[in-house]
Amino acid sequence: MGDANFAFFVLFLLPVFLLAVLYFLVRPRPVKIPIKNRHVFITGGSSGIGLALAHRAAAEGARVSILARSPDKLEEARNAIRLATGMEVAAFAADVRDFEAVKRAVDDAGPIDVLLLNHGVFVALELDKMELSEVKFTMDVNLMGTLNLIKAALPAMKNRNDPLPASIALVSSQAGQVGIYGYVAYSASKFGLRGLAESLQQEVIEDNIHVSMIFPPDTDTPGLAEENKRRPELTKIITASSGSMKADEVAQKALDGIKCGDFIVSCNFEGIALSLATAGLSPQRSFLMAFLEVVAAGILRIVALGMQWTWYRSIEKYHSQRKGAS
Ligand SMILES: NC(=O)C1=CN([C@@H]2O[C@H](COP(=O)(O)OP(=O)(O)OC[C@H]3O[C@@H](n4cnc5c(N)ncnc54)[C@H](OP(=O)(O)O)[C@@H]3O)[C@@H](O)[C@H]2O)C=CC1
Ligand SMILES: CCCCCCCCCCCCCCCC(=O)[C@@H](N)CO
Repeated sequence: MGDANFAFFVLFLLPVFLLAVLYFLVRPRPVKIPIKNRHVFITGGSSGIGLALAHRAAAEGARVSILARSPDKLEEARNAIRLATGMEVAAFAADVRDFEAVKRAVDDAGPIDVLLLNHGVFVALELDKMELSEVKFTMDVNLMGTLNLIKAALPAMKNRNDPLPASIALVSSQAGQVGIYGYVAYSASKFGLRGLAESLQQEVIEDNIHVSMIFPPDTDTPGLAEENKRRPELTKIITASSGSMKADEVAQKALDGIKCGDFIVSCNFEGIALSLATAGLSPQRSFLMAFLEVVAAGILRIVALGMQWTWYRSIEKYHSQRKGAS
């Protein structure tokens, strides 16, 4: 083969062939999930990312319900959304850890088209310094709370007589794609959501229900402001590898991804790299994203190893400075 032929083969024929194969291969098939005039139920909808999601969904003409513990914060959120969009939002006060309370709220709210599970708790702290009760709390809210909601809402979602596709979307975190210093408990809860989501998608595809996972970086919210009060130095250094975003930007990415039924929804550039690098055996509907995953895999593994190198160097430096100081 001449040089020109070889270049034509590698740069043109091979990619086109791969794209064509992937076009037919990707499962589940692409889908469009409208939210206008549909019931969007958002947990943790009274603060931060959840509140921004509620604002956006209402502004796009969805019928929005929000659920959280504090009735005061819920009322404040309702008023703010009414003021900004003119839309009435239904609010439900319940703790996601309490299945009976969750079931009552979901039944009162009526059949759900888009179940947006965004509630979450986080403290960044070494496992050493964390009480076991705090670890359990994190798992109970982030993981069991999510399962409670799905168990409560799924029967009616499956029985809906609306032929349009429905969605179950989980807000994870970039710390649900890669483990980060200070997030032993939190990452465990967020990685757990991934197994949940991959399995659930296989079980509900026949009901035209589509699962999405959102992976935000640090996002400016009341929750993060609270976390920052006692965030370990190394957590700050390592999380700074990804940018930080406004809650409204994350909400926009999330809703766009949900409407396309994307299984993995990344929010920033680093997030896209992270998602490509951790694609694993996840479903992928987009043949273009599948193409990127295949082509970038090797290179991204090197980038990931480089990332780990810088993180471990920071950890070493941090400890040697502390030893020097004492
Ligand atoms: N901010 C960030 O940097 C990032 C956040 N995330 C994830 O995004 C999601 C939202 O985070 P963020 O907006 O920062 O959080 P906030 O702390 O600002 O808001 C959390 C929301 O969840 C509700 N909530 C908390 N615990 C419970 C519970 N047990 N039962 C019912 N509702 C509950 C809160 O209301 P109330 O307290 O009244 O119950 C509130 O509405 C979380 O899942 C978080 O892990 C992911 C990546 C980055
Ligand atoms: C192969 C390419 C790699 C690309 C770069 C990867 C960068 C990873 C940084 C992870 C940041 C985690 C933020 C967690 C935010 C969060 O959930 C807390 N604020 C608690 O809410």
